[in-house]
Amino acid sequence: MTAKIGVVTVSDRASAGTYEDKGGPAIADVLGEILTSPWEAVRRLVPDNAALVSQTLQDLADRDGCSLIFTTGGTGPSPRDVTPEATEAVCEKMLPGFGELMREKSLAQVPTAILSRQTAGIRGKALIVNLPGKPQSIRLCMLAVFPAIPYCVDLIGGARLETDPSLCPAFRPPG
Ligand SMILES: Nc1ncnc2c1ncn2[C@@H]1O[C@H](COP(=O)(O)OP(=O)(O)OP(=O)(O)O)[C@@H](O)[C@H]1O
Ligand SMILES: Nc1nc2c(c(=O)[nH]1)N[C@H]1C(S)=C(S)[C@@H](COP(=O)(O)O)O[C@H]1N2
Repeated sequence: MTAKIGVVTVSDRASAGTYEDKGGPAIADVLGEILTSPWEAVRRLVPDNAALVSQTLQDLADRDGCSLIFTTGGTGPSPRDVTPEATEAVCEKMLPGFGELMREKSLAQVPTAILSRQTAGIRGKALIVNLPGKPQSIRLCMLAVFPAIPYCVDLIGGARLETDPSLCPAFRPPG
């Protein structure tokens, strides 16, 4: 079964065409590196508007059947940054460990990593994971948390994901 993976860029300026979106393509590139099982990206580009972000996540999970959704952008402290709130609004359960680990790895590179409120949560059979907006943060954050993602998606009844063990070994507890 081909896994559907939502890739959502949340950015006023990228969605207005002020600059080219580099975040969405960066997420797709890392998925291409990590995943060895069949997958297909469902791409969205939206402004920093909480209702629009929530609706986009809801559609990707409920209508498009995505097992996994990554967002990039809108996790900081600025007034327009609302991605974590928009994520929490549509999730049944939050998984704060994802944000904790990504911030820890990012802090080794940049002190402003503590400004990201990135989190993760479950909606139905979809795991939603927030990434910061800086395109250079994406690979580091995805590689940090990906080992736990296939098992999490198994537990919620999503698609089976297989990873390249030399780059990112998926951990599925024995038994
Ligand atoms: N999707 C993106 N594509 C390319 N560059 C980005 C993207 N998102 C952020 N950046 C870069 O990271 C910088 C800092 O990110 P910042 O959080 O201010 O962006 P943002 O949330 O997308 O802002 P805005 O919503 O106003 O466009 C931006 O000035 C831009 O250079
Ligand atoms: N790995 C990594 N994490 C990072 C950064 C970065 O450059 N690299 N930038 C930080 C900064 S400056 C901000 S403001 C927050 C939130 O960014 P966002 O609003 O674009 O999501 O992410 C932080 N996390």
